[in-house]
Amino acid sequence: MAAIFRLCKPSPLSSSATSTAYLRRCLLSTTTAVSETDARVKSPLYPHGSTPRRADPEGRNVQWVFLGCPGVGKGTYASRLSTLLGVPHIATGDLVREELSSSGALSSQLAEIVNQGKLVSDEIIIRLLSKRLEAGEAKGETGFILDGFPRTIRQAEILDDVTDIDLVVNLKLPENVLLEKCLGRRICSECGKNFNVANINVQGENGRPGISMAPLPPPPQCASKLITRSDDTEAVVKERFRVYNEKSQPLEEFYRIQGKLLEFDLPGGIPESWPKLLEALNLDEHEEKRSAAA
Ligand SMILES: Nc1ncnc2c1ncn2[C@@H]1O[C@H](COP(=O)(O)OP(=O)(O)O)[C@@H](O)[C@H]1O
Repeated sequence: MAAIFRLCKPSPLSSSATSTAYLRRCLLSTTTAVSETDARVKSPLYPHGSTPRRADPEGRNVQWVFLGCPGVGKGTYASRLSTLLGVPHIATGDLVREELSSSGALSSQLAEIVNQGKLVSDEIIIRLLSKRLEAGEAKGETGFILDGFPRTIRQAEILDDVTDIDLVVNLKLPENVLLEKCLGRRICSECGKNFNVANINVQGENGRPGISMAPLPPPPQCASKLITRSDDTEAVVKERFRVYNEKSQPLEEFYRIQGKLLEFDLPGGIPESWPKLLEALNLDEHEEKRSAAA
């Protein structure tokens, strides 16, 4: 695990700026090149080098990616780690939902795609991500934890073309648990925090331990403002699993070959999983020091 820690370079107190504006320009220029150049679209292994890579500042903050099926808890753990490491948690699903709730021209186009459980086009998602990176740059953000991006090999290649990803955390849970979690998910329409009404108790199979997860109830101020995501219906969740297995699961092998993949089987809910995840990331001492200093 120490090797992973060295790989991740977590330096939350680093002040050196990661140029996300530069990353934004590279992302945009790469995606334009991909959509305009047929040969590159057809060949997933188009040559690197046509887009200038972002210079990697000394001691920059972490650049991590979270992979995992819908409902696995990418948002929960990415958000906790972002607080711990002092980097922004950027979830492309949140960017899509923000756009959906606006009256922008994209909104109705996106609603149709999302409510069918399909993926938004690479061009649109990169445009949204680039805008978010630029806004972060203006606020002085450095590093990132990406949640929900990349979701296709093409997105991963575009990202690899423009910057270095240090670590990819692949969160895993059995599919029957994931379904219960998605159907139990509730969101506060005011603060945007996620809660869950499901009380999960799944027996272990084939020698694997069972999984129990207590509900995650909202605090009183959110209780009357809970909404369910329009894509968290059983039919749409199952379609999202199918799309994940087809388009996103190949990313595991993509990053495994690069030696960046950390597989993590969640043992249960947050109380059991969080300390174990910190241990797997070699960040347990980091959190102890931080808690002691608080
Ligand atoms: N990187 C991406 N590429 C394409 N579509 C995306 C991407 N990220 C999010 N989306 C769209 O936003 C929806 C919601 O994303 P997210 O909140 O990450 O959901 P999930 O719970 O399925 O992981 C997805 O079903 C998809 O339509």
